[in-house]
Amino acid sequence: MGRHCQMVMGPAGSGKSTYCATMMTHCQNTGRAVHLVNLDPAAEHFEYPPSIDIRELITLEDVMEELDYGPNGGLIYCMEFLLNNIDWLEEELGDFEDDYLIFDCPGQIELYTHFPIMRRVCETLQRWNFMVCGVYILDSQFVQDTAKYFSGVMTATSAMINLEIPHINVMSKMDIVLKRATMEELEQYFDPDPLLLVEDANSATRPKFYNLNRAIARLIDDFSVVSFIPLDITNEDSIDYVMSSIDTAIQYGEDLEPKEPREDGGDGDDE
Ligand SMILES: Nc1nc2c(ncn2[C@@H]2O[C@H](COP(=O)(O)OP(=O)(O)OP(=O)(O)O)[C@@H](O)[C@H]2O)c(=O)[nH]1
Ligand SMILES: [Mg+2]
Repeated sequence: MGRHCQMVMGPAGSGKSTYCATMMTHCQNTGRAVHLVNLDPAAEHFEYPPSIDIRELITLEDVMEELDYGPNGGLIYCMEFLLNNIDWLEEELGDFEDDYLIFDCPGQIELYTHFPIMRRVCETLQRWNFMVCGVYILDSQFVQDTAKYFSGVMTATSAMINLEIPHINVMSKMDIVLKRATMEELEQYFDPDPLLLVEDANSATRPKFYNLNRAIARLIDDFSVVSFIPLDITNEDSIDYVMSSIDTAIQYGEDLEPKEPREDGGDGDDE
């Protein structure tokens, strides 16, 4: 059967690791064999111990200490080191041939938008027959400030265009914003109509930025590829909805049915 994974990306603190832990619990509760892969060389704490961990290959701390790099340059060094030693990942992944994998990634968005690093990781996974779904996490607290929200939409778009893989955007931490706003009020941010939202942006900026706000809104509107699925981790239906959207994006489950034992005793795999 095909191999499937989620590549969980997004800005620092947007909720990637919390999302991964939530999905791990969900998979375990629904009987899906799942493993966490940590690709963050600076990670410190995990709710679920990762089955594969880049820190066994390289850690940011060592790079900063031994090569005298700062945290951002050090992270790029670590990720390039991973690419140059990609056999390590291939070998580690070999232990989980048929399992569902969730990759927790670092929060430096330049990895997805400026550098080809994550793109090359994804291409390599695809070469190894993985169906990869990009999951871009944006903090729902961004909706309180339209300018911030626009920048979040543009980074999500940029990641999506750069990676060229099936992709969904998730708006995290809905439990927090739902204390202050209703789902109906927030809906305009899930499937954004930037030309409407520009009014909000104008009211928060000085007149000299109006033209810029409008130009950015038009750009987002022209691409019109970004929508967000809200995720409230306290609501099982919400978690389930995100999971099924990802399953649809990478056709997970469609190849599960033929997995019945064959008469010749084979397991249905070609290899
Ligand atoms: N209430 C609430 N808090 C959340 C949620 N998701 C994340 N948080 C909190 O937000 C903070 C950051 O969450 P993380 O999951 O560590 O975010 P991250 O994107 O992995 O962060 P980095 O790895 O540092 O980039 C933590 O304090 C979490 O407890 C959520 O859905 N609801
Ligand atoms: Mg994290």
